[in-house]
Amino acid sequence: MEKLAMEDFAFVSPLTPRSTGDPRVAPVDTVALPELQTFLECVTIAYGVTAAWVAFSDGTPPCFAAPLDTATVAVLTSDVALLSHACSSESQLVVADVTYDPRFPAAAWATASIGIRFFASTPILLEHGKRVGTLCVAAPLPRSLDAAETGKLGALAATVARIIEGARTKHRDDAVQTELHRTKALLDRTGTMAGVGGWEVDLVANTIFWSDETCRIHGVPTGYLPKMSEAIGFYQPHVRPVIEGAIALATATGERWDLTLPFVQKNGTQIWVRAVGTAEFDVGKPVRLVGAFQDITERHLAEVALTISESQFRASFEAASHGIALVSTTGKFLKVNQSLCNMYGYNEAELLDIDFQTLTHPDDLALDLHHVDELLRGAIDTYEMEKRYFNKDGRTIWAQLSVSLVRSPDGAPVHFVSQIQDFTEMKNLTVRLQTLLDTASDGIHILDRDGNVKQFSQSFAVLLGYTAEEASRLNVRDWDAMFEREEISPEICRLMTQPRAFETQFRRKDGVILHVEINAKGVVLDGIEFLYVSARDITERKQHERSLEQGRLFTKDILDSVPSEIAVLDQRGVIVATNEAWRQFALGNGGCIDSASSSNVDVGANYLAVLPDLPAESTDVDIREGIESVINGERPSFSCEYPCHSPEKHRWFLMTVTPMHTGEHGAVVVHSDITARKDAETLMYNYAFYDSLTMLANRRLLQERLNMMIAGNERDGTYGALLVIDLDNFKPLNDQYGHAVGDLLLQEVAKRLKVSVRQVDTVARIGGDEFVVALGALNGSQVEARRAAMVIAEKVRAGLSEKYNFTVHKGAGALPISHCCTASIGVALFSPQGSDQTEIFRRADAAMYQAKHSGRDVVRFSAD
Ligand SMILES: Nc1nc2c(ncn2[C@@H]2O[C@H](COP(=O)(O)OP(=O)(O)OP(=O)(O)O)[C@@H](O)[C@H]2O)c(=O)[nH]1
Repeated sequence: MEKLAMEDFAFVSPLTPRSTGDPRVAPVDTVALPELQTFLECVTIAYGVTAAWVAFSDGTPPCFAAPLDTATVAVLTSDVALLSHACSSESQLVVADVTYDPRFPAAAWATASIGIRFFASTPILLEHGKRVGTLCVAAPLPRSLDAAETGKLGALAATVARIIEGARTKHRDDAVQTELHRTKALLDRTGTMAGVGGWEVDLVANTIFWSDETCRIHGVPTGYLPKMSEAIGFYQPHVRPVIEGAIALATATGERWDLTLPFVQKNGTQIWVRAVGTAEFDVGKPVRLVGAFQDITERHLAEVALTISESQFRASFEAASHGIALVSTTGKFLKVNQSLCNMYGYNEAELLDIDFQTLTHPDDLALDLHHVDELLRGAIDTYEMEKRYFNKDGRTIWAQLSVSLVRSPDGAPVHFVSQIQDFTEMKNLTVRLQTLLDTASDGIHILDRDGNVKQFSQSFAVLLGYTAEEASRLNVRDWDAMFEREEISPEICRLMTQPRAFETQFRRKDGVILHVEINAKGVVLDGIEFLYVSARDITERKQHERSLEQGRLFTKDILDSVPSEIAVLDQRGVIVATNEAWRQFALGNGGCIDSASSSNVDVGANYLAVLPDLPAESTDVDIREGIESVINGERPSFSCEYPCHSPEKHRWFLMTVTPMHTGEHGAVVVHSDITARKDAETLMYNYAFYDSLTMLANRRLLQERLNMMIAGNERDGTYGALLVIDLDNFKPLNDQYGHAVGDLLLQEVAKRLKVSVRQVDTVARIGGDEFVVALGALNGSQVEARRAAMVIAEKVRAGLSEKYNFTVHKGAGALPISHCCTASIGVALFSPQGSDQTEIFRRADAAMYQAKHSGRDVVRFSAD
């Protein structure tokens, strides 16, 4: 028979051990079981016994639950053998008189003060056959039990069993409830702290229980009791089939569900929840659903983000066009992508077997390790450097290395993440570009949008006076001496889209300002805009230009101060420059150059085209031909004098043309006003060849003309004649009115002579009142010539004999004078056979004297 363990009797708690003086027994009261106590009291009355009690457990030590006083208990427990027998017996035990029962020879009860002689016991069995204890009765007198009484004793034991069972059940229920409450409170606290709620669905009662946290997650007050349909309604319509399917599966098969689902709280907020649940079965029938509920919105979103980020990292790691490696803190490759394998020429397994130091160019290793050390010490968070590696073939690879360090949460270095960009090709190109740049004499430099120098020629650094290392760190603001700092960025942007050449100023490192000619244009490299700038130092040229300009201004000042008109012609004869005098001359030519207005002798006009035809009197030289011959270098210079008379002024000019020796062919035309000189020359000429009083030819001119006439006669075979004319009775006029009046008469004589002869004839005054008329080419016949000469001589004589009338102004008055003055005229022919002037004069003089002697006022022909 299976016995209950001591802990099964916890329902009688509190167990109150009663001191018996015998350590072998531990009787307890049944105070905690009033129903049992009452029932046992009823048994003592009904059976007429002194005591009725229940011995619980297996009796080691025996445990009593009975309304017994301490003395009785002490007696009962003093005979352990009987009780042990009773408690171990599986059937009823009836001892009519213990005093005489051979099984209990040493029974102490009977002799005890209270005296127990009768004893009976029967096992107390629970429903399922487990023995819970033994029902015992005892009386002080011997007695027997009949069959009916014995059977009743079993029924009493069954009743006691039910009482005990009830007490046990109640006690267990109470304990379960207490534990449930305690557990629930603990769960609620834990759930709230952990953010996990619990729930339970009683499928039989169709009720739902939600923990506090579950209520909170749903957004309803704690203690809220939802209906089934309401609970499902918290899920969005498209999600409901999922949870409903999970429940259906769980209730059908017992399969647990664990789902992450979108969820809508009471206030409409959308969250993500983790719903875990399972079904409980009773005799194969689902009776309950229990589970947990958790708001995992943050974690879910983080997981989603992490998933995306991890997938992105994996994708970018593998698909990256540049090399990526995870490198241990000692330099060993831990993970490498395909691009890195391609770059180094090793396969993944080979790379994972070596470290980066092995592949690093020895010249770059120290710097790299220095950075690594800084990273590990935490002095820097990341570093970048340009470095060289060797690939498997031993070829040098130029790469841009970028390294960061991954640390564990406690800060310990875990591994490096290295990104390696192969720019060997670009480096080679750069080297070639640099070589090209360095051969450029101009300062070539390439700027980024911020004006930082990205590439430059050696000449650029030299131009600015910086070392190459210094130049590589320059910004355009460091050397520009033209723009305001804030103007530079907009200017760079403009130049990137609108290439331009312009002059600006640079400041050298030593502060010296350079004049620079810039040629700038935008270039796009790898999708990034740069500004390509070519800078040419034009400081010297500028200084030269300034000198030239000063020289030009100086020359201009000089030329403008020169009174001569100066113009510069180009190869075609176009006027390219003039001085101030020329411009004034052009403005005020006043009809001198009739066909040339001021505009067409100004700069831009072709001087050869607008050059006027000069008067025939001035020169027989072809001026255009003269100028062209100088321009063409056919003659060293050309000059001519020409009159340029305006209505107001009689003017003469000297044109001098000299070649231009600079640049292309050309000429400098200088006009000088030579009127004064010309006038002086005329005066001198007149003095030399003319009679100043009458402006008739003097003797010298007469002789020249006469020579020409004689030559002409010889050439033509004609005769000429010379008339010598001496006034008669002139002296009295002088004597009476003075020489001035005499002069008037002489001038009047000159006029009368001039009108008496042809233009080709010459009238001369060769003495005080002595005149000569030379008549050329009279006739080929001597006779005819003689007659013609005589006619003319007569005409002259008659003209001169006319009365001379003058008005002489003297003081305020005017004196009319009338004077009669005739002329004696001697005529001599000169033949085409050759004549001697002296001879001609001699003969004409002789004839004139004959006229004088003949009484004057007559004409006498030379007899020779
Ligand atoms: N007014 C003036 N008188 C002059 C000039 N030259 C000479 N005579 C004068 O001319 C005069 C010439 O003298 P004559 O020929 O003897 O005078 P005449 O009265 O004509 O005498 P006959 O010839 O004999 O008739 C002199 O009295 C000179 O002084 C001159 O330029 N002007």
